[in-house]
Amino acid sequence: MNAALYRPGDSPVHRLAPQVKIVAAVVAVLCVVATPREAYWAFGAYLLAIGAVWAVARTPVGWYAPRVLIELPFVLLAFVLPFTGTGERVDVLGVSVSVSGALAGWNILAKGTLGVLVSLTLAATTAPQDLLAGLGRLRMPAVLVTIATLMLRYAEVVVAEAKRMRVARISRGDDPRFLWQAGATARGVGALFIRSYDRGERVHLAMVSRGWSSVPSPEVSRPVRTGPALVVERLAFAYPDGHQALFGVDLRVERGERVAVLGPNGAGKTTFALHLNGVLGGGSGRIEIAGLPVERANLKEIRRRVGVVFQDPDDQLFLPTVRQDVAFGPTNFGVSGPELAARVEAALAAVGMTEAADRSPLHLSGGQRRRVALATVLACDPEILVLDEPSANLEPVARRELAEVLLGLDTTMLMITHDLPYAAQLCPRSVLVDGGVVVADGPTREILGDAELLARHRLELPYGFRLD
Ligand SMILES: Nc1ncnc2c1ncn2[C@@H]1O[C@H](COP(=O)(O)OP(=O)(O)OP(=O)(O)O)[C@@H](O)[C@H]1O
Repeated sequence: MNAALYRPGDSPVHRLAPQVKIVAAVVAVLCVVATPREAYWAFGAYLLAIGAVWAVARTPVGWYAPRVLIELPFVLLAFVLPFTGTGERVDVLGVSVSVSGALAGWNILAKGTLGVLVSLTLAATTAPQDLLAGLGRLRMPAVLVTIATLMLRYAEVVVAEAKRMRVARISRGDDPRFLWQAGATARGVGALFIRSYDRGERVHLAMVSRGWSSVPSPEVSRPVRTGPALVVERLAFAYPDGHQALFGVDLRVERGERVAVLGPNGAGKTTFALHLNGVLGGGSGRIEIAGLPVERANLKEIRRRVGVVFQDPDDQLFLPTVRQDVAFGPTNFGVSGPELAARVEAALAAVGMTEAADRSPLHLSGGQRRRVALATVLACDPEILVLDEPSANLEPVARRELAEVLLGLDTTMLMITHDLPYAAQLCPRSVLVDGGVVVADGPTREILGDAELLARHRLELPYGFRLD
C-alpha cells in the first residue's frame, strides 16, 4: 500500500527534506482545523495552495482521485448530519434540513477533505522510509517511529493478503460482489486480520535481523574475530505459550564451512536459526559468533555478522523498490554514500537481479523475490549466512542458478532445507535436528546414505535420486 501511495519523481517538492514536509503538512492541517467553518474563502485558498503544490510536484489530479476515497467515512457522516441535526430547520427541495447539522456536515467534509489531501500530497511526494527518517530527525519518540514503520508495512501486508484471499475465493466460484456472500466475506475479514498479524510479526523479525532498531544503537564495534565461526552449547528454548522447541542444541561450525541443517517438520530448525542473530532469545545455553557471545549488548554486531534469509521472501521485502530493500540492512549498520551504493550494486549483481533494482518487490516472481531476499542479506556483508529453505518453490532453473550463486560465496553457511539433493550439492557437512536436539552430525553423504537414520527422522531421498 505504501508503494501505491508514493509516486516517485524528481520535482522540487520530492527533493525537499522529509522533516520539512512533515512539519509543513502538520502546520497546514492545524491551520485547516483552526479555521472557522464559515470562512469559505479560506477553504478555497487552501485548495488552491494544495493544487499549486501538485503542479510543482507534477502529480496529476487523476493520481489523487481514487485515493481520496479513503475519506468516504467523512463524506457519509457529513451527508447524514443535516438530516439528524437539531435546532432551526429550513426546507431544501421539500426536505427539512437542520441548519446547524448542515454547517457541522460542511465543517467535517471541508476539513476532512483538506486534511486527507494534505496527507496524500505528503505520502505521494515522500518515500515511506524517508518519511520515517524525517520523523526520526524531528526527534519524535522512538516508539512513535516504530509504530509508524510497522503501520506502513502492516497496511501493505493487509492489502496483499486481502488480494490473495480474494483471488483464492473467486477461483473457487465465489463472487464477492454479491450480497449473499456477505457472511463469507465477514469470515474472510476475520481470517485476514489474523493472517496479516502473523505475517506482520514475521516481517518485524526479518527487519530486526537486518539490524533495524527503533532506538538509536551504539556504533558497531569490530572486535578481533577469533576461534570458530559459530559455537552453540546446550541451547534450550520455549516459546511464550510454553511450547518447548529446543532441548539443548550443541553445534560448532568452522569458518568457511557450509552446513545443511536437516530435520522433519517441527524439529526446531527455524527456531534454532532465529537464535543465531538474537532474533529469538531468553532461553538457556550459550551461543558465540566468532568469539562474540550473542547477548543484548552485542546484538548490533551479531546481526551484522549473521545474516538470516527467511523462509518466505515476502517477510523480508517491504520497501517500495528492490534497491531500497537491499539498502535497508547496510543503512542500519551505518553504511552510507558511495559504499552503500556499491554494496547494493554488488549484492544485486551477485544474485543476477541488477535489472530489477527500481522495480517493486511485490511485482516480482517468487524465484526473483527469493533472489532479492538473498541480496538484502548479502548487502550486509555477513560472515555467516543462514538460509531457511532457500530452494522452496523454485523452478529447476532458478534452483540451479541459486545454487551457483551460493557456491560462489565464500561465507560460512548454514542452510536449513528439506531438499536433500540440494544439501548434497551445496553442503559437505550436515546436522540432523529432531525433537529440538542434534541427533546426527557428519559428512552429508554419510548422513544421506544412512537410510535407517533418515527413516527414523521422517526424511527420505526423492524418488530416483542416487548419491554418487
Ligand atoms: N511462535 C510460536 N509459538 C509457539 N510454538 C511455536 C512457534 N513457532 C514454532 N513453534 C513450535 O516450535 C516447534 C519448532 O518449530 P520450527 O518452526 O522451529 O520447526 P522447523 O524444524 O523449522 O519446522 P519446518 O520444517 O516445518 O519449517 C514446532 O513444534 C512449532 O509448532
